[in-house]
Amino acid sequence: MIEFSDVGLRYGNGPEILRDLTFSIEPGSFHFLTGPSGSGKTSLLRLLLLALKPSRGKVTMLNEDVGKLDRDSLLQMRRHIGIVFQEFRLLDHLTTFENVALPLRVLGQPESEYRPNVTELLEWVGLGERMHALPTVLSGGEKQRAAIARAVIARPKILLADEPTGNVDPDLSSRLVHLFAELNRTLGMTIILATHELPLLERFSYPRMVLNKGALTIHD
Ligand SMILES: Nc1ncnc2c1ncn2[C@@H]1O[C@H](COP(=O)(O)OP(=O)(O)OP(=O)(O)O)[C@@H](O)[C@H]1O
Repeated sequence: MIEFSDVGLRYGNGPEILRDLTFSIEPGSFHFLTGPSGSGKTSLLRLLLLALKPSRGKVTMLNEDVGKLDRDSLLQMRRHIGIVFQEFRLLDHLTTFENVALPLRVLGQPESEYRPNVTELLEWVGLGERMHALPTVLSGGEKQRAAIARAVIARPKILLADEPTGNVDPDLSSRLVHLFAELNRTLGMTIILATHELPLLERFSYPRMVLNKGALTIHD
């Protein structure tokens, strides 16, 4: 599903901050991505999101060498990848329903078609009664559940999450990870979730991709 071969990344003329990354990720797997601050977790997620190009090496996603894709094909590929950020990134002037529906509107789906799906997903993440609220009145945990719903409404094959529990209470963190686990288990979504929260890493027995000074090791 995802293959990195001797991938390196540097910003501009700076030093390589990711070095010799060689790994593969199987479809339907769940990995934590962890490592000290500044070790390159966000940069690796940006490579996986196709928001950055590697400085060297080869990235294969969904059987395509992404270095060889033209702009349109990259945009097509990007549609198979969902992302959840630490700071939610919801649009405050849209309701929770409208935020979650946005990816489908962008794809040109009419509201009559997406309304039942968006409603069902919002109920599934526990926001059935909050769907007409603006994000500004939601709690941190509710905002993140809305952001997760928005990331998965168009059924991406790969779901990335960058410290998704960083802005919620610790006791809500594991509930959010359970939500990711359910998406992985029930829909077979391939998930890579970056976190440095030790209690989460200990509580869930998923394999860990560990970055240290730009080098990656995977612990199953
Ligand atoms: N746009 C950029 N331009 C130049 N250097 C950058 C850029 N983004 C990140 N870096 C550098 O790359 C290195 C890795 O940063 P990155 O944000 O990927 O690490 P991280 O593991 O996600 O850190 P944290 O846990 O603190 O968020 C750091 O030294 C950072 O300063």
